[in-house]
Amino acid sequence: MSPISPEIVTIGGFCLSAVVISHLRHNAKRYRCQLPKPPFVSLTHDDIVHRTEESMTNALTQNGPVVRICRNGSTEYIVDNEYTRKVLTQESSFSFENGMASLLGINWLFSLHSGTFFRDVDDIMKNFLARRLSDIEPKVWPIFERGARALSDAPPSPQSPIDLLPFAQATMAEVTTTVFFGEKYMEPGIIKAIIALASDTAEVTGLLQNRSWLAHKVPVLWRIWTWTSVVLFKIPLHFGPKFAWRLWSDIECRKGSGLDNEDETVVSYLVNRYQTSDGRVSLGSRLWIFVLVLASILGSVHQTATIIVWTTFFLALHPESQIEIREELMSITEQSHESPTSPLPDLKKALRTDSFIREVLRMKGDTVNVVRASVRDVDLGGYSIPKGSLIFPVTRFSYRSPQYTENPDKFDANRWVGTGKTSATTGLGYLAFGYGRWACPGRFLAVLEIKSWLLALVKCSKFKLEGENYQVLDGWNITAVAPEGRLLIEPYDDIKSL
Ligand code: HEM
Repeated sequence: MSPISPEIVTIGGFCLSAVVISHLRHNAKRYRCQLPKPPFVSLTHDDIVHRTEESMTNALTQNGPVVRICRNGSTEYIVDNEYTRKVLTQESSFSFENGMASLLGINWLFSLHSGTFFRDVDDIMKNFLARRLSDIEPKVWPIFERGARALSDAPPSPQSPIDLLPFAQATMAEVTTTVFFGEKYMEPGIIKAIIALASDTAEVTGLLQNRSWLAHKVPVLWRIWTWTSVVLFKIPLHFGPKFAWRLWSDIECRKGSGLDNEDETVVSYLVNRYQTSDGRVSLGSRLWIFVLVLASILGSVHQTATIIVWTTFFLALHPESQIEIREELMSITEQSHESPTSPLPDLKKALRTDSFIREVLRMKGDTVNVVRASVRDVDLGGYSIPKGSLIFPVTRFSYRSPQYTENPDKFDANRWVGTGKTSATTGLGYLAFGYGRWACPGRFLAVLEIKSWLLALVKCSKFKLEGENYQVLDGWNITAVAPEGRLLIEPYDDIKSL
């Protein structure tokens, strides 16, 4: 008998493995096809938007850990905290990029620039922003001080209530301009454009859709209308010739100049990234830079302004925390800087302020604030989830689980002091900035900004909420839609002594 050569054994082994794998795959697919669909819970628009917490938690506690719902005409899935980690981290089954793109209605962006949108934005945050964080503090503190002072001085008397959101947006637009574009862009026309563009991007990405009658009655029509009005009219109008020309000529003059760390802006960073070896930036790359700039503005202005409103409202309801944070401001300002002209607080030492922010982000009432899409047919808890479905972990279960936080239903402003957990430390009990590979890369900047705002505000005034209350406008989108309420502000006389 002739011996079998090693080549034949190897080839045979490969063939056998291929047959076994294909058989297992086929069986797994057949198995998934045979799996039942998760129980369906019928919810009204009101259940989803105005009774979110109650309806989502009831749906899961009464029907098991995976539930199917219908929202704005589409089937979606919600899961409890048994599956939160799996959905947020198992990238072979659940995709952040597909989930976010589908939620925001920006799937079309994947057909541009080889589908690198999220990776490019991520790169800006991690490589451009992270390097600049320590330089940012002294530049943005005076802007927050000015914004807080403008708010405190706005009402004619402490009895006149005032709407915080426009002040938060205006301050964040100035801060964003400084952080991303540099001093040369600090002009009233450009700041105005940035405020308007942040609202436009929030509108077109559907962050405000739950508040629209058309969006839940005729979602397709709403999408067409929003797209046409925002993309074709509002964005070009708000970008305006001035801002667009400034960006265009900035790209032009940064070409071929390499990176200058002293004068680095998001524009010079992106030009350096996209220019060819002979220093040219193609038309496609220029338009891509515009898209990435718009995306950065949305994260920075809209998102942070919304959380500034949440944290300020909680602080208005907790006067004892206002006193503590003011005392903290005094101690960290004295310790770090002696200059009588413009003393800067040392934000790293603002541990109580940081703990307060983390506690507000944990307790502000998110029910869902992260999403993933299934990249194939998936078996989740014995149920079949078809490829391309949106899956929302009901994060409320995680925030309020005694597994992660002692006495989780109690708002305790100082509970995180000395624990080593800052407002930017993500974890399964704290999903305000998401979790895993795609956790928010802008969170260090966002926390720095929110801290600066709160410290600047308690420095110049004490404040409470009219009627000691605020109204949640969209329970499904707590993180992206600011609550409604008006502040009653009493400026201090002794600001200069701080
Ligand atoms: C307090 C304000 C903010 C909150 C509450 C927030 C929250 C979040 C959440 C929940 C996610 C999804 C994470 C996941 O699914 O695991 C996210 C992603 C993201 N956020 Fe934020 N964010 C804030 C501010 C910012 C800022 C200021 C920027 C940029 C300047 C930013 C840029 C991004 C980007 C680019 C992503 C996509 C994920 C990635 O690229 O890795 N965010 N954010």
